[in-house]
Parts: sequence; C-alpha cells; structure tokens
Amino acid sequence: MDKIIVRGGKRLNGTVKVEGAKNAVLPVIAASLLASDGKSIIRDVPSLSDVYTINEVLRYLNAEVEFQNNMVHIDATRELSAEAPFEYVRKMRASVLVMGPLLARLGRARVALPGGCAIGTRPIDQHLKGFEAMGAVVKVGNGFIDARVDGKLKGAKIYFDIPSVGATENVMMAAALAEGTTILENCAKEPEIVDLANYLTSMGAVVKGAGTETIRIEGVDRLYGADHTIIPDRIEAGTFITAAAITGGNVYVKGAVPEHLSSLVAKLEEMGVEFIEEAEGVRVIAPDKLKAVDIKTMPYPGFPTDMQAQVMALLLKSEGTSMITETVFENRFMHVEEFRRMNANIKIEGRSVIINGPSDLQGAEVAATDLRAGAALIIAGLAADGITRVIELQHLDRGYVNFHGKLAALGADIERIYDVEKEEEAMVAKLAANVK
Ligand SMILES: CC(=O)N[C@H]1[C@@H](OP(=O)(O)OP(=O)(O)OC[C@H]2O[C@@H](n3ccc(=O)[nH]c3=O)[C@H](O)[C@@H]2O)O[C@H](CO)[C@@H](O)[C@@H]1O
Ligand SMILES: C=C(OP(=O)(O)O)C(=O)O
Repeated sequence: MDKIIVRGGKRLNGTVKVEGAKNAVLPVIAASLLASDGKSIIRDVPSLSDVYTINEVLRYLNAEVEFQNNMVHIDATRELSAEAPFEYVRKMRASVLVMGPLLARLGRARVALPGGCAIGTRPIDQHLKGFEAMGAVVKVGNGFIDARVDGKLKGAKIYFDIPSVGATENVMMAAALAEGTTILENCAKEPEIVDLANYLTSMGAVVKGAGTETIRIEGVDRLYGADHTIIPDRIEAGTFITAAAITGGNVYVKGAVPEHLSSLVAKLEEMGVEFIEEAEGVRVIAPDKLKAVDIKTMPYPGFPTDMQAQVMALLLKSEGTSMITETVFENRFMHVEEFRRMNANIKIEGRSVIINGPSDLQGAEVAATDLRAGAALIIAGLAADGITRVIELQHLDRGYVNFHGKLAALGADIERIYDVEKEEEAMVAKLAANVK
C-alpha cells in the first residue's frame, strides 16, 4: 500500500503542465475499434492506470495496442472479439464504452455489467436505449449485457432522458457505422464529446453538432485509423488551480483552456481568486482571504461534479457559510467524513453540504474514497496544520499523473511512500535486530 504525506503551510509557486484529458482519451481509444482499415495514433495520452486498463481491454478484444512516450498506436484491423469481461469493467466503468463500437462493427457486443461505484449507482439505461432504438436486441443476464443486431444498426432519432456523457459517446460511436442518419437529442455538451467527434470525423465519420444538445450523425460504411491529439485535462487543470488558491499561491497552469473552465473560474473569482489568461494557459493568483460561495454541480457548461470535492476543500478555508449541492451523482460526498477527520466544520443535508468556514484544518490520516476525493484531501492537507497522510491512492492514480511530484515541484512539502508495509516490515526487522 502506498501513502502520500503532506505537511501543510507552503505557498505554491511556479508552473505546472496539464496532461491530456483522461475523460477524452478513454472514449477515443474505444472509438479506435471502429477502424477496420489503417492504424490510429493518439497523442498526448496521460500515463494513468485507466489508460492502461482501456488498452488492456482493446488487447483482449484482439486489437494491437502500443503505449509509449504519451502516444498510443492502435491497430484494430484484425478480427475482433465481442466480449469485455468483468475483470476490466470492474476496474474501470468506462470499459463499457467499447460496447457502441463493437456493436457497430461486429453486430454483437457482450460487456460485463458495470454496477455502481463509490459516487453513485450509475446505471447505463440511456446507452442501451440508444442501441435498441438503432435496432439492437439487448439482454441482461448472468452479469453481462448482450446486444445483437441482424445486419447493420439503423440510424434513429434518440432523445436522452438526461444529458449523459457516456451515453452520448457510446451511441455516437455506434451511429458512426450505422445505416442512415442518427439524430441524438438532449446530448451532453462536454469538451470531451467534441474531442471524440473530432476524432471520429478524422476517421471518416460524418458528425455534426457535437458540443450542442443535438448531434447528427450520417452513418458510413467504413472507418479508418487516424492521427489525433487529446485535449488538455480541464479537471487536472482545475485541481491545480484549486491547490494554488488554497495555499495563497501564484501558479501558471500551462495547457489550461480558459473556455473549458468558465464555470470554475467564475466561482473562484467570486471567492476572490484572480486569473490572468497567458499565451498557453492560465495564471492563478490567490487572495489573502477567500470568500464563501454557493455551488451547484451541473452538466457542462455548468459546474463540474469532478471538481466538487477539490473546491469543497477550498471552501473549508473560506470565510463565511458556503453550500455545495451535488445534482449529478447521488452519493458523491464520501470525502466529507474524511474532511471531518481533519477538523472540518461541515455537514451533509440531503444532496447539499453546508460549510462554516474557515475551518482550522488539522493534519490527519485519511483515505481517498474516489479519485477526486484523493486530490481534494491532498489539497486540504496543503492548508492544514501538521501532517496529513492519504491512503487508497489507487483511486488517485486513475486520474492524476505524478500528482505529488507536480505539487512538490511547485514548492509543496509532500512525498509519496511506495509500499508502506514493506518499509514498515524493514523498520520492524531492523528494530528487532537491534533488540537482539
Ligand atoms: C470516463 C468519463 O468520462 N467519466 C465522466 C463521465 O461519466 P459518465 O459518462 O458515467 O457520467 P454520465 O454523464 O453518464 O452520468 C451523469 C448522471 O446520469 C446518470 N445516468 C447516466 C447514464 C445512464 O444511462 N443513465 C443514468 O441514469 C448517472 O448515474 C449520473 O447520475 O461524466 C461524469 C459527469 O460529468 C463525470 O463525473 C465522469 O468523470
Ligand atoms: C468520476 C470520474 O471518472 P469515472 O467516470 O471514470 O469514474 C472522474 O473522473 O472524476
């Protein structure tokens, strides 16, 4: 088991570079399965455990995948297998994104049921509704979703009950090889959807309207491997912005795209944080005192649920009463109990959290309950009195490359201990030897 140890009180200063977006690269790699001709090259790919997992899924499906120097090379031209087993889907829910491409290309997809996770039940009924509307017969049994279509999927008009990111992506990929026109309504509008649409277009697909609530896809017969560069990770950028703000710092977040961050920037400006747009990113300058604000998470362009935990850490150090309402996931407050261990004055009321700030944060032993909670606890640790120890880092590693290293380079007093038990064992053995 690894552990991150933070000693609070250092101001962050300097430059940090943002990686390619996790939530863009996962669907893009899945979409590469649609190419029956030619190889794909995906650039600016972050070295995250989720990327290793999706690459493994593709290899299991018989695609050839190489990952080196932030580039993934994919050859999906061989005959593919239709089944993604539980061992992958369990590790990472986004594995379910291979379903649309497999169904479109093979006429069949069998994917283990993803189930819920620490942030909510996370059903995939909207994905399945889309496939069914295109002519697939979907059966759920023995822990698997089995979707089949005789011949090709048929273009259809589909209205999503909620603007689901994954459903928009999965159905958009399926429609790219369907017969005729598909019109998707009430789509998610996240920048990652636009990135996927751009990749599909460079593969030969005809996709219009990505980034708006209506997406129109004209199906084509064949798609080809393409060369694509992933957009910068707006959530990683937002996480460093928040870390800079809590420490009273001045940090240049290189690669941050201001238009992808507008809701976060607007809220932090309300809190007193200053932003300067520079040539290739955003500079964040923290005020002496942060002001309390109210926040409600919403689908893009609203305030992102993936920034809720990190900004909660910031509001703990702000003056006055803040309220955060989580509307996207029904159970994304697991970090609240962990913040309490750090002496946070915070309580949950239904789907909202009330924060009476500023809290006199104290270092403590805490556990990351999901990847953003992990980042948020470390951010709180940067502003806490004393030492914070964070465990369950497998969550953090799903979404952040070298998080502690990047913070240390900005001046944080932070280190990661790899394999704590081994180190403790060695220490105990040494002590025992001394006693003898
Ligand atoms: C890999 C990836 O890109 N993950 C992101 C994606 O997850 P993901 O694509 O899973 O999130 P969705 O947008 O689908 O989920 C939003 C809400 O809709 C519900 N829902 C979704 C699909 C469905 O068929 N039925 C249904 O009820 C979910 O339970 C959730 O409450 O968007 C989320 C919302 O911005 C982010 O937090 C995740 O980081
Ligand atoms: C919830 C997240 O990711 P996933 O959908 O992959 O669990 C996230 O990135 O914060």
